[in-house]
Amino acid sequence: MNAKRNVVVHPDLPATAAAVAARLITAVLDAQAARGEATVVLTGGTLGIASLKAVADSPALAAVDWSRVNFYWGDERFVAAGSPDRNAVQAEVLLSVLDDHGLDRGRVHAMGSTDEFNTPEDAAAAYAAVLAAEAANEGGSTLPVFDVLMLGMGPDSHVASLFPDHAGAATTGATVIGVHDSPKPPPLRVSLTFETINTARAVWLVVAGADKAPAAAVALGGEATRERVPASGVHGTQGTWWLMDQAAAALV
Ligand SMILES: O=C(O)[C@H](O)[C@@H](O)[C@H](O)[C@H](O)COP(=O)(O)O
Repeated sequence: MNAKRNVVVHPDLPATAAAVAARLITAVLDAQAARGEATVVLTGGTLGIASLKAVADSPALAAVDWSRVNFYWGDERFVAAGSPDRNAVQAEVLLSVLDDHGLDRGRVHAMGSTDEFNTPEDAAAAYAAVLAAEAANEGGSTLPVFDVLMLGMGPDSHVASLFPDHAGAATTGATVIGVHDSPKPPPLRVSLTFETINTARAVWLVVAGADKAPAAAVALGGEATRERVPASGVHGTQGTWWLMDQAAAALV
């Protein structure tokens, strides 16, 4: 089940963002050619957002039919809808550009905010329902098929909002969870679970910076548990790609 793991190293963060963008555009084109539409799960984080900016700046942008792309998020900060802390707000660096390229906002599925929900658990339940409804449209049960699911990684090896030795990293039997006491601010979050992430066809870990090097080495070392080292526990059904800069890959 642990399909092929690939490590691709680029010189620095800007080069990695550009390469992720090129890869994402190609993956969307390939998915649309095969199935008519493409489904992408976005991440927050420095490189994740830089990669979206690189897509927005790419001359290949116009090659894609953006009206047939579905967007979801791997995690979200549970704050006000308009907060610049929101991954969905930061993703506007791309989404607002795609509006001029046919983006169907009905296919953009952001996680809920404090404007609409009282607790992260309420937002998680609502997002689980959105996922299930979209899955039903596709003829599935609880989850849509994710062609590409992107994740950043923290220096502590967290992915999405699954933190080492936190309840979320040990959760089973749920597709989306509320997270409290996140070690990375803000403290309240919503996250996909391992079970959900690991249904994706391709999981891409986008990782840059020397502060990530020790965690990347441990996660790729093959000995860690996912509860202790969350980045070690994510994989795509068709493959897992670590898309890194040299600084993050220094100890791999
Ligand atoms: O919302 C978030 O905080 C995230 O989605 C988180 O999982 C992030 O991707 C990593 O912490 C990497 O972030 P950096 O690239 O900024 O270190």
